[in-house]
Amino acid sequence: MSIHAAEAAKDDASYAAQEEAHGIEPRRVGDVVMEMKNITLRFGGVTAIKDISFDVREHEIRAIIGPNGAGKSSMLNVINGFYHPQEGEIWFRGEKRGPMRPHEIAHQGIARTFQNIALFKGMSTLDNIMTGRMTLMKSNFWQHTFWKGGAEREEVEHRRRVEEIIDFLEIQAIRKTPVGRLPYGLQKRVELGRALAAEPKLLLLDEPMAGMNVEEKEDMCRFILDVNDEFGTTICLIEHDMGVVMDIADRVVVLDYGRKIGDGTPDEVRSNQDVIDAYLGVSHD
Ligand SMILES: Nc1ncnc2c1ncn2[C@@H]1O[C@H](COP(=O)(O)OP(=O)(O)OP(=O)(O)O)[C@@H](O)[C@H]1O
Repeated sequence: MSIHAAEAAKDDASYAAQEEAHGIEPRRVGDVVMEMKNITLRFGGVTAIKDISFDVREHEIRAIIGPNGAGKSSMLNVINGFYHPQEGEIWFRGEKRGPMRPHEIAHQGIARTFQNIALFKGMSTLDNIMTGRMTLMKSNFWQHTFWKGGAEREEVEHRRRVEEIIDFLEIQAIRKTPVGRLPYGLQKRVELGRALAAEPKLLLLDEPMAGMNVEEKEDMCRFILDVNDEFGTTICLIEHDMGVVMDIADRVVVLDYGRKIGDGTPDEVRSNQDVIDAYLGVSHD
């Protein structure tokens, strides 16, 4: 058995043990779907990410945490192709990824939400979520003109999937409302809907609870867990709210000053002295 396979088997055993201890059904966490290997990202003289490696396994909820400026957003931006690291390799679904632009990465099945909501404020909830289907649309302007029947059938199917998402996220009442008029928490939910509309294999969530009140956070947690559970979507999220992260993540990677200082289950990370120091602001020599 290779070292990698042995470590994976060990992880499997620890997942199973934790679940058994809590009397819950085993989760379907599977093989490695994404692997970041020795990633280094610099902006001029600033090293935002320094030689970081971690993996994401199928069906898991993987969190990236760390104090301000730790490199979390930079890492998410590397995963979805906004930033290109100077060093390191990214492997997705068994293949090494070359330099790609965000839309190509979206076509590979990676969707994301943003820290500052990025919706079309004047458009309705339904139309915003529909934009998430763009990467899946086969017909273009010419096909709409000359292949009317097929294009219409495709459109009906897209609308059906969007309506399913609207039901799933319990936002039927606001389906026609321009999103700019919605409270913050609901806008975040619509953004999640738009990302889900792309039927991602890997869903990246950039601070999904930021700026939310307690009730909105509880709702968002429930939807993230349901997406993971019911759709089997693999999720990688950045979040400042430690309580939320520890509650919903299967594994957590901790960054500080662009370096990885912890990686493991919430319990392992919670008891890691480097992580405790980083969050208490212990100075670095
Ligand atoms: N586009 C950029 N140009 C120059 N420096 C950048 C850029 N983006 C990030 N940085 C720097 O890289 C480092 C990591 O920033 P990053 O935003 O990734 O951290 P973060 O953990 O997401 O922080 P926060 O929690 O405050 O959002 C910081 O020193 C930041 O100033």
